[in-house]
Amino acid sequence: MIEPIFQTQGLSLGYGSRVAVTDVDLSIAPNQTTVLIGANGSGKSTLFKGLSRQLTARTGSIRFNGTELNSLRPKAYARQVALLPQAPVVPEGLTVLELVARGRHPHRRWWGAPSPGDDDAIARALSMTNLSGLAERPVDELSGGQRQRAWIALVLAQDTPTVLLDEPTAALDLAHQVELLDLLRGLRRPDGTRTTVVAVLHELNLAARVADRVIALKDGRVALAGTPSQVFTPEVLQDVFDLKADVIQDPTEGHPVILPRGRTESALVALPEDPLVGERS
Ligand SMILES: Nc1ncnc2c1ncn2[C@@H]1O[C@H](COP(=O)(O)OP(=O)(O)OP(=O)(O)O)[C@@H](O)[C@H]1O
Repeated sequence: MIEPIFQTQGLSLGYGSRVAVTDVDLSIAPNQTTVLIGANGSGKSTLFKGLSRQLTARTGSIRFNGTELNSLRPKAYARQVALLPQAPVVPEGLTVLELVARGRHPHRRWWGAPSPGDDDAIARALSMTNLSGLAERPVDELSGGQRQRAWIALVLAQDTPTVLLDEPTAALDLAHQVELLDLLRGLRRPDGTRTTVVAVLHELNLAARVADRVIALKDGRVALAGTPSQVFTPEVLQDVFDLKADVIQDPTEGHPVILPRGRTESALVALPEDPLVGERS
């Protein structure tokens, strides 16, 4: 049996008195692309914070490669797993090159000296994200999409067997979204095995196109985990997103394609009234 990269059991996570993830049992397989989906506030980023050690488990456990997550040293973990957080903030004035070079910190020696592979890894990451020509530009002077690609370059420069990406396609145009997801799916380790990719995506049709496995969260719990064809059905979309949708099969590639038709009636009842309705009439 293949050892999961991540395995959680009875996992609960939260903030202060708020519990945001409850009783989650899940396994994430190595060398695959796993996509987390779910409505806003369903707990996706919170689960990522647990997997990346920013939040500790309230109950239950998280194992990484069979080892209790908290028993791993931070630097050793950072050589195994790179994280792209949601909406990261760039320190003022930092150039693209300086930002991407931060991805190499886990590989540096304890006194901070560069490691032999740094230059190559940085150049490769800049090239893969089409940023070589912008390396000297301050990140805060880039467009939103270019900035997002700079963060992705940082993750790639870290050169880890596993990457966690919270909404990596945010701010990217459709062509760059497709290009990035294809790039991530095609990442290979030196031994030829696929990089393990775990990503939060809101674009369900892109998720259906790239995911080997989809995990759907609802109200901080796993509603369903399975292949795109198992998860992207009208019934599951209605349950997880309160969305009426038809699902057809992509005629070329065979994956599901979601055709949204509108919110379900129960969701519409729950929506707040539009405060401008009276003023417009
Ligand atoms: N720092 C925080 N302090 C308190 N509550 C938080 C914090 N971050 C998130 N929450 C709450 O935890 C719950 C889950 O939030 P989370 O960010 O994990 O959702 P999400 O599925 O990633 O949402 P989105 O799709 O909008 O990014 C929400 O109810 C949210 O309000």
